[in-house]
Amino acid sequence: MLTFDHVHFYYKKGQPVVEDISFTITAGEYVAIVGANGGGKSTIAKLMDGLLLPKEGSVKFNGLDTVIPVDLAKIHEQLGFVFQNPEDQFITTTVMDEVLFGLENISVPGEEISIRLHQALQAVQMEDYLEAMPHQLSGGQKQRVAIAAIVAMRPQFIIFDEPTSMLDPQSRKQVLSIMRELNQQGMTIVHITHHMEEVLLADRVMLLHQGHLIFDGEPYTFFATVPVGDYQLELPFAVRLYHQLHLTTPLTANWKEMITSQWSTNYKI
Ligand SMILES: Nc1ncnc2c1ncn2[C@@H]1O[C@H](COP(=O)(O)OP(=O)(O)OP(=O)(O)O)[C@@H](O)[C@H]1O
Repeated sequence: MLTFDHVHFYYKKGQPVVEDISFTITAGEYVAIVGANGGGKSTIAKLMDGLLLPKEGSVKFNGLDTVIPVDLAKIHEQLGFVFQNPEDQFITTTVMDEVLFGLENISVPGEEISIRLHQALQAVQMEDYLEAMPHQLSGGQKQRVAIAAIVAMRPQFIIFDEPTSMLDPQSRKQVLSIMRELNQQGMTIVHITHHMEEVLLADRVMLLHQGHLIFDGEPYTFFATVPVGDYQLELPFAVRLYHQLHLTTPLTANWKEMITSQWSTNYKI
């Protein structure tokens, strides 16, 4: 469980970036975080991971506080972070070493290392690239290796900061389906995204705007009640189509199922 309790943050005093934000994410949830540029999404992700520390309030993961160094080390055993640009994450010269690096860092025993290495690369369909140089892979392959390096460490919780923004549609589909699969296996997912279609994969959506949490709830309620244009966002294609067809069914859970299944079919997720 991850808890933000009245969190405030600024980079420069007098210029708040996160203002009095509180929420709890429970185990197994898939949470999308959306908002216009500069809304504070990446800052929130870094506060979750302890890369940034709150100026006021607290961020706790399973009761461990990010401001306490021993707690933070324990948090990092359970919480992983996948960056927008996988190159920011790479530190070795082969795909195999990239995955092994994290495993050795957390002292996984020798016999288990090899099992985890192969399982993680198999999960992202990159097991044929053990000796490849990460920097020479395609954008989608790089992102999948970055995910494998995190998944191998078996965290309970992974934050993905715009993981598909640099990918072509095919690679995007692959990465989204890996994320969904990880969630179905029980991993908690936080997914920061600019693609409003991707919100339909989530159980819950948070809208951040100018450092405030404007909405926190189910995607179908979000699309039915929030004037997303006011926040420089667009409705997903399936929802716009629904409105254009002048469908009269009330926006209920059935509506959620309808657009989710339509989207899933379109994108074969
Ligand atoms: N290292 C930094 N130093 C100073 N200001 C920063 C720093 N990082 C971000 N900011 C500012 O904090 C605010 C929130 O930025 P943040 O990157 O969290 O937003 P975001 O919602 O992730 O934006 P984007 O969608 O563009 O990635 C912005 O005004 C940004 O300019």
